[in-house]
Amino acid sequence: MDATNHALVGEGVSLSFGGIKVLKGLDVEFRPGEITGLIGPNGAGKTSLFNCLTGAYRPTQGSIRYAGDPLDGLPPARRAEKGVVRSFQTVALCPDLTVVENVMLGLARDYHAGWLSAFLPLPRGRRECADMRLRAMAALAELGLDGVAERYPTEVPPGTQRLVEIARAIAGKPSVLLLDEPAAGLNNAETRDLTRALRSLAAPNLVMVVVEHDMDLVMSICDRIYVLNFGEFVACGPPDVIRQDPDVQRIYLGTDDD
Ligand SMILES: Nc1ncnc2c1ncn2[C@@H]1O[C@H](COP(=O)(O)OP(=O)(O)OP(=O)(O)O)[C@@H](O)[C@H]1O
Repeated sequence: MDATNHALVGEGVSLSFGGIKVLKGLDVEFRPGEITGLIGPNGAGKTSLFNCLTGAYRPTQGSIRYAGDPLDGLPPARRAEKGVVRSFQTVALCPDLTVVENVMLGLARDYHAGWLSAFLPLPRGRRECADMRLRAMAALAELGLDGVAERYPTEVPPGTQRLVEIARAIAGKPSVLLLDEPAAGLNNAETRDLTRALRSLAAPNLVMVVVEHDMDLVMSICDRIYVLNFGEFVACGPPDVIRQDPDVQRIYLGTDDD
């Protein structure tokens, strides 16, 4: 795979709220086969950039492309059709559906009869339902969750719920997986499980982007890290380089008054 051709690329991405520039002409490249971290202090612009990538926000200026195709103006659902999917910072599982049914929701767009009719007693619906269930089970197995497939979300711990969300995001075999603070609210053991699970998902044809405050997680899974501060990148490189970067140290030691 040509990493340049299948990258998620932002060029000159700017975003303003009421005249205040929160992203200042960012050039960024997220490559397949890599896990790329997006870090920075509170208010740096991480979520804003993430939302521009998902389509939740429209950049004031600049362009976002995947595999050379512009994504500008496409809402999140259309981006998902192109294989650009995201996970959410707060767990958003449907409590009345089992774990496997929640993961099946992530596949609905691939089926012509639609998710609801897949549950109706019609031949086509039954076939689609069986196929969806197989694919959902495969995604759960990839994350070691097949044992909780028939449980309800409230019956499993928060760390498992977070992994179920990720299973829902990967069930449709995305090309780009955008993870918004996947470790938020998890304890140390759950974060360790998550770290292992994310590492195991890395694949040559998958672009993975992780916005995260947990530095241990970011440093241990990312191949490259972009560091944002006040809407601008102050550093980009592999974890070892980022750890030693004087600007990054200054920002994280809290002596940055600019
Ligand atoms: N919808 C909005 N309206 C106005 N200002 C916003 C909006 N969303 C974000 N901002 C501002 O944009 C700046 C960047 O915010 P953003 O949430 O992107 O930062 P962040 O790096 O994700 O921070 P955190 O780590 O605290 O989530 C902040 O000054 C924030 O107040």
